[in-house]
Amino acid sequence: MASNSSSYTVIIIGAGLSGIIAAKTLHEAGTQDILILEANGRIGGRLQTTQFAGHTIEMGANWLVGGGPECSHLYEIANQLKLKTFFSDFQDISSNVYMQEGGLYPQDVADAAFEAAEARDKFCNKLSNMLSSSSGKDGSDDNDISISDAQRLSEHVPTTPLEMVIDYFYYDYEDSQPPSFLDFGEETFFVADSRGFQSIGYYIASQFLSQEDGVIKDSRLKLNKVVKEIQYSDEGVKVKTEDGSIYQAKYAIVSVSVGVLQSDLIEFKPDLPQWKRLAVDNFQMAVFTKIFLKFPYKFWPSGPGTEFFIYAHERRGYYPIWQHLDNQLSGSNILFVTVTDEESKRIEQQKDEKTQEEIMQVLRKMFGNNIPEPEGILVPKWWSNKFFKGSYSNWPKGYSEKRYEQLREPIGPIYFTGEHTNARYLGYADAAYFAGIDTATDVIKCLEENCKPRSHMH
Ligand SMILES: Cc1cc2nc3c(=O)[nH]c(=O)nc-3n(C[C@H](O)[C@H](O)[C@H](O)COP(=O)(O)OP(=O)(O)OC[C@H]3O[C@@H](n4cnc5c(N)ncnc54)[C@H](O)[C@@H]3O)c2cc1C
Repeated sequence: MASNSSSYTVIIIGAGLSGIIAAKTLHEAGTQDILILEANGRIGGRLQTTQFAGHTIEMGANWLVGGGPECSHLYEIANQLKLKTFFSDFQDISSNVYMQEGGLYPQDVADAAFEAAEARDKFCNKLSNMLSSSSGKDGSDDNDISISDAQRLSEHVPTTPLEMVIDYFYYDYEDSQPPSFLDFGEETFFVADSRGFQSIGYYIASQFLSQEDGVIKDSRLKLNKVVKEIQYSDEGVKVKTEDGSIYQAKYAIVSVSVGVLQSDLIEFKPDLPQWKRLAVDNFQMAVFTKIFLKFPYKFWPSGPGTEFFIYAHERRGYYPIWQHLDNQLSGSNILFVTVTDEESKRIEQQKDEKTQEEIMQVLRKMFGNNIPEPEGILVPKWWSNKFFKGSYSNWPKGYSEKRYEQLREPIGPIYFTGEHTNARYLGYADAAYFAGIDTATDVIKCLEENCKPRSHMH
């Protein structure tokens, strides 16, 4: 490919955590001739801090994982930056489970339901471990089993509103974590700091991109550049953006979410091979939505053991998990409720006023008819946003190890990174962090060995 002024060694598409850390890794290894193209007007991607009702809140990633034998790098950075974090204590949650028509479940009833859920969870994990250890190494997926299948085998399928919401709390909300995650610990720390979770991304970026008055100003980072086409051959890549610019490089690192890869936002020329398309299309993008509400005054229980509360409804996942921010943002009178997947999608498609109405009906059931109307509502729309198409990836049932390798596999000069490419911490910001380093390391190795871009056909 002919070289011109817009020719680089590596173009990184996306300036989320994985793209930023990939660029930093390349820079520090001596490959400084790089270009980062980011569709949004800011870096950080799914680390997104915003102002709501005069307070700083997180639309995206909120929790850091810690307390284990190893310290996560992100947690370490947060400590270095002295970001304010708050231990999320779910210990007393069984005291705060509300019935569909109002009133709390008696403590012994809720405790018994939590104990049954714990036993079910143990059974399902045991079954899943047994099946995976007996599965062949050929990538066959015959022995994979979903949580709900395992529950059917355990003959304890959650059916009552109470059982369903606790089940939801275990799986949909907490997200079943792979056991390997335990090296960072099982404790979660909620970031509530005026600089926000996204300051971790800015901190990493500021270590290699130049700044003016604390603002990143480096010609190698271009914001508001929506990549629409990537042409590739053994010679390199030609990247086109929606504003008509064309950039060339030896390699591209694509860090967009698997949800974006599933959409037609970026056209690959030639088309990605069929095996790659299958690997991308069959992976899953989950949706996790925190809906924030600001009230003129507080009407929910406050004090130790009240931070998290649960609403049980016959419709599984209907405004189920609640958190007040009295500890983090004292006096803010902000509550948020978490919904996921199908409910998130439904809510994203309706007007926020309608969502507010539904939420107020739920809150009136829990706290009575005399509660005030909210002064503000914020409904993040991760699924409809064409630059994200969801919140984080999930390994679907039946998706084999072999297919996962194909998801990460480079195509010629195009390398793929992002949280979805790191199985160990899949979905978490930690996954994006390690994925960025790993992918850049692969590219560096290739540059050093002057290797021909790979273009396997599987
Ligand atoms: C609501 C929510 C809650 C979460 N909670 C947690 C949590 O508590 N703890 C945790 O560890 N993780 C959490 N996560 C996950 C975590 O935020 C992600 O795993 C991580 O930030 C992903 O980083 P990434 O670099 O892989 O992708 P991204 O952040 O998506 O970066 C990709 C970048 O590519 C850009 N882009 C997309 N299309 C184009 C294009 N065509 N051209 C140019 N640029 C493009 C995007 O704008 C984006 O900036 C949460 C995520 C969400 C959304």
